[in-house]
Amino acid sequence: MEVSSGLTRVQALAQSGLSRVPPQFIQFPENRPIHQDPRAATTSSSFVNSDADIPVVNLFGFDPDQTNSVREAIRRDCREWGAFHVIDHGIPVSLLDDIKRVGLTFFNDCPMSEKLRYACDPSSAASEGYGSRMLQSSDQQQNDAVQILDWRDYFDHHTLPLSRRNPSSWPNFPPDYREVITKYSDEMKILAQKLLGLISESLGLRTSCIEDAVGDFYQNITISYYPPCPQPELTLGLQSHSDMGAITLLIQDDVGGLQVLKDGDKWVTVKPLSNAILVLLADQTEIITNGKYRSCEHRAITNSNRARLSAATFHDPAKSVKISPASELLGESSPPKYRGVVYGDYVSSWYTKGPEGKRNIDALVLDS
Ligand SMILES: O=C(O)CCC(=O)C(=O)O
Ligand SMILES: [Fe+2]
Repeated sequence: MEVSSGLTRVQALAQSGLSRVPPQFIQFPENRPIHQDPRAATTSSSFVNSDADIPVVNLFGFDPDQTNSVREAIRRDCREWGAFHVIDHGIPVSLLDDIKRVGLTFFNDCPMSEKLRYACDPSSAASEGYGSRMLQSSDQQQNDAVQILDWRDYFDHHTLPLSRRNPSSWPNFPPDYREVITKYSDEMKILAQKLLGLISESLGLRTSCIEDAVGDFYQNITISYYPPCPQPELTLGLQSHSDMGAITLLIQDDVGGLQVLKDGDKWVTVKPLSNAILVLLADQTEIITNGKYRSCEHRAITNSNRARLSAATFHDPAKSVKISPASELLGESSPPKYRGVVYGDYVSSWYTKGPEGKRNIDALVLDS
């Protein structure tokens, strides 16, 4: 497959009118989504689909009079789900609409030749720009014979710290694209700080405990575009994983397709809730909280009718930061459950081995 060709993008592949997906996109049977009614489904996998609903936490605009009950709700949802919607979060609805609008305009209205001017560097992990997880060369095809590809294109923006933020490397179509991403980045940082504060307090920790452990945020915003797929029962938009960093804030359009894994065996679809923001706990928060809160495993499924768009904002430590369980949570009766890890090493292992659910964080668990 040629890197420079538009067909290295899933959107172009989908638009070429194919009725079956190329074999690289076909998931192993145990990883395929179950599209039937779960009560009627027979499946070779040990997972079932559940029609439970992800919890919703009203933040009451961070009104101090509501903090106790908000903290209590966050504590319960972090323990039971590692994920929850927040509403009355203080982010203007117009900004949530704007980021979806500029993302969709880029994917739908920019010619492929223009999009490819922003192509990310396929040889370096998490490079900024427009990409897809696609085969890059025949050599790699041989080495990665069993690599299965996501039915997704994306645009990854490096937004924080400011030294990494270079708006001229982002699209300028529509004309307010760069301004919207910049504003959204700043607002998401503030919300992530407030949420990590409440999450720390919900464990009886100092407000700044998790944020101090993470240090200055490395923030990336990834806009994902999932084209309609002719064989949704065989594919995934994004394979099952937990996010690597500390906390992810995600919004999606009204199509739906994000699923979170509950209790290790039930896939729960995150029904789109307008104007809500989904909070996903990521792996470093699991380590810092010594497993009191677990990161949320999630994936995206595809559908044959409508393209889907999401925007995920990741808040991660710098690569040089060492992450370990918070000392406040350790004692004679509560030993560390995770080995400390330099974040950059964690990221390298994630990209070398692949996420495969939560294998990377599981590798740090200490024997009890
Ligand atoms: O598209 C989605 O809803 C999920 C995106 C996601 O999980 C990711 O980019 O890490
Ligand atoms: Fe994710």
